[in-house]
Amino acid sequence: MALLDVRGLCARHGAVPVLDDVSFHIERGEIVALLGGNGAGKSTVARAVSGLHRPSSGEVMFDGRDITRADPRRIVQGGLSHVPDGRRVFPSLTVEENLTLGAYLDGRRKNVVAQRREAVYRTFPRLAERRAQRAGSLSGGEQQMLVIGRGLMSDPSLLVLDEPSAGLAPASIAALAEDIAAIRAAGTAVLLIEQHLQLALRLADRLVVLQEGHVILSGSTAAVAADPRIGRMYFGDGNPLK
Ligand SMILES: Nc1ncnc2c1ncn2[C@@H]1O[C@H](COP(=O)(O)OP(=O)(O)OP(=O)(O)O)[C@@H](O)[C@H]1O
Repeated sequence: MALLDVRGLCARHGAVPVLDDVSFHIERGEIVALLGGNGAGKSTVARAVSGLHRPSSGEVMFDGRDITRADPRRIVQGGLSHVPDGRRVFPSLTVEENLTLGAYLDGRRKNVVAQRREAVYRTFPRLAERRAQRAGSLSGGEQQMLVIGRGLMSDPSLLVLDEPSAGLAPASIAALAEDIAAIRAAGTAVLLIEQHLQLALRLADRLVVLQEGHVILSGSTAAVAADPRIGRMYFGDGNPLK
């Protein structure tokens, strides 16, 4: 049984159809990248699986349960954590306070929260060094680490990352790739929403490509990358792996 199984998802913003019959799945411990241009519907998929956007039809199954219309807090508690795009930290709070907020649903279990924080600090030693610093003073790459770390504070089995590389310098993107690989190595599956094709190719086991709300391609990273349609989408021509 897949960890996440999205079946025939349709969604609208008002009267405008945004997703049409979107289906894909993620196995435990897998990285699946969801690719597509601006406005293709990627963030709407992320919001629909995490309960923030109510689909007009279709189903979202997570860990064997139907979460299509579940309360977003229940979805987090069930093990699905969503790190939205925009890299929003609480700038006047410290790194540690920002992390603690990621476990607000477990707020009374102080020991559990402290253990999870230490686990995040092991994954992101830079955050440990800056734990008492105000989040607003961090670099863009560090703020990205912080929002991902905050997403890990609910101890998810699936982390949904919406455009984590957006606006980062190449060195920060390289560090981000290592961080995401480490998160997967620790057993957490990742739905990686990206416009950065090379990052997706490097990390993902499988790719799903959205265009105007439709899945136009999906399969193993090697198979999708070799499809001429993706070469045309990103490079005008050719195979991005060559
Ligand atoms: N709150 C909203 N109200 C109305 N339309 C919206 C809303 N949010 C998104 N849309 C529209 O829905 C479509 C899909 O948007 P979505 O943000 O899911 O795409 P995306 O692939 O994540 O794009 P981007 O990479 O630009 O964030 C777009 O045409 C967008 O303009």
